[in-house]
Amino acid sequence: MSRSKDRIRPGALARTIEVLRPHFRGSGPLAFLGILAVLAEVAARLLEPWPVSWVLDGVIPAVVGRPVEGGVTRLLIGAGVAVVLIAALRAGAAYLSTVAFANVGAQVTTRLRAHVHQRLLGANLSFHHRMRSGDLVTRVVTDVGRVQEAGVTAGLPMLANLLTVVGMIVVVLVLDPILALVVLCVLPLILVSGRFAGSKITSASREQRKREGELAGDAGEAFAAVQTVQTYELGGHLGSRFVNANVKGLKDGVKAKRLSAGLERRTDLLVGVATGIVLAFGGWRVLRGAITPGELVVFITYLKTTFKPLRDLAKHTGRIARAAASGERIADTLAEATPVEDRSWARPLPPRRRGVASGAVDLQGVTFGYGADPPVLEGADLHIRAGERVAVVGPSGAGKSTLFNLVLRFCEPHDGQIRLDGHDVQNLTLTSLREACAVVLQESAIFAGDLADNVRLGRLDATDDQVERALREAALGSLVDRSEHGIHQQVSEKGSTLSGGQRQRLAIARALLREPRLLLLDEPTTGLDEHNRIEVVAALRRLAEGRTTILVTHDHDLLDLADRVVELRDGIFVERGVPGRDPDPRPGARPRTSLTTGGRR
Ligand SMILES: Nc1ncnc2c1ncn2[C@@H]1O[C@H](COP(=O)(O)OP(=O)(O)OP(=O)(O)O)[C@@H](O)[C@H]1O
Repeated sequence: MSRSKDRIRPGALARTIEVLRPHFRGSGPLAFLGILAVLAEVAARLLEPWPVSWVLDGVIPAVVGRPVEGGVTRLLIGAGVAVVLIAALRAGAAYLSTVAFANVGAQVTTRLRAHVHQRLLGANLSFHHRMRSGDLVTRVVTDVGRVQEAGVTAGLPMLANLLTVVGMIVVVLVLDPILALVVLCVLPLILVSGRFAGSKITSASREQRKREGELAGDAGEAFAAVQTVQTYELGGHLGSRFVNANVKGLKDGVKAKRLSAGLERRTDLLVGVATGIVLAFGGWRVLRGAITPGELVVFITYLKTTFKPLRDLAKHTGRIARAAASGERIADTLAEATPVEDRSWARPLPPRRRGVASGAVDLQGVTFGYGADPPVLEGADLHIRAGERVAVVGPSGAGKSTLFNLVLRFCEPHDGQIRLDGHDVQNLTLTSLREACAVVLQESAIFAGDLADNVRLGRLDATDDQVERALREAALGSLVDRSEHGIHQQVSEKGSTLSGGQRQRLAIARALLREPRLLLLDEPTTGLDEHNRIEVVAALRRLAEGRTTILVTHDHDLLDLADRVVELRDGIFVERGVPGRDPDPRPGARPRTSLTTGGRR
């Protein structure tokens, strides 16, 4: 997603609006009310100078020659009342439009943020492997917030300002077309300057946002690995890298602000030129009787009021341009974070039959590789019967974890078929496929919250009793009993207050609760000390009892749990025999039986 720094991409605002558009649904009546209020405010702005004009044109003749009459007094009182009424209309309408649009902004942003968050959670894994989580967090939180802020604080005033400018142009054209045309000559200059600067501000803001995303990525990585950072004394090194990136981001931020300030001051200058022209040329038109002095005052007030929105337009252009850069990042995220979707003909996995073993896995001629890399699996065959426990061994990088990714459809084979209980996984709904499986990985994901909530991630509708039973079955009874809060005791983020073995057993409890038909274990005992390892192996033994299990491990005690061992090597599976019975089921030993029908040799 790297982009040239100075390239101006005109579509940023259009893409932002396109991203926001679907989320306006449901806020229509409120937005309509807001627009009505804006129109009322614009009408009040247009009416504002007229009482002054009435007073001037009514009073000047009286001052010049004739004594003050009752008519003039009534005019003065009427003008005073009109000023108050117009001010009240303007204040009421402005309040209403601000509140209405603030609500619309909040509703739209909430929907957009939820949509982006959901999309990211469901995005294909290759997207997540490419992106940094810190950067994604800034997109969901800060970029969406910036679009909202600009929409409410700049988009709404800009709409009111544009409508006011149009209304005033119509009125001054009626009052004195010649004078109006002189003033209108300045308008295009202001608009051209605004458009030109707007593109540059978007470009600088885009860079700034990109750097902020990188900063968040760096900081997120460093905080996540704080123990390593401190062990290796990397604080100073990472700190100076962070400062450098921070300074670059700030420079882009200052550039965007400088461009905004330049645009505002250029607009000021052009407004001054236009006012000078009107004062001189308009006075001459009054002397020639083309307009009254009151109309000249209306003209000059309008000019001031017309150009005030234009000056604000310059200020808001900067904000909107910065928001457009954020909107563009959101649009990029939505475009790239494509979900793995169900086929149109996908069906849920049929329920298991009572008392009949399930979870049979069949790989037939499966070929798969990442991107343009050489295939990891090439024409691989593997047949696992329902209820069978199979250990998969092989050298590092052979593709053992990739096998799990294929079964769970995080990636799709280029060739061949994978079946679960006889159903091609490509034809199953993702939800039903993944509901049928449970995984225990080398590093288990633990979330900040309570123990029960963490276990319940295995089955959201599980009762407290079921959760506690699963915890005890996973040998976490002593953990439950050590706190007066039992299963509701707090667990810190990433489970850092638990031992490695407790974290793994918590994941096992989660898997137990799920009652999966297929269990996938990926090096679940790696990195544990002997005591923890023995406890985890015992808990896994209970979990895998009578359940179809694919087990990736180098742990000899865990290998014993398997009914047979296959080795993944050079893209194919090779039978290695039965642990404890066959003489040499270790990886790398000569194959007893080949299960392959093809592949690299
Ligand atoms: N997301 C990815 N993008 C590109 N290549 C990948 C990706 N994931 C894995 N690979 C590559 O695919 C190959 C198989 O990786 P995999 O993680 O499946 O191996 P493994 O057998 O589980 O290794 P280990 O025993 O070390 O965990 C490796 O060469 C790896 O570099």
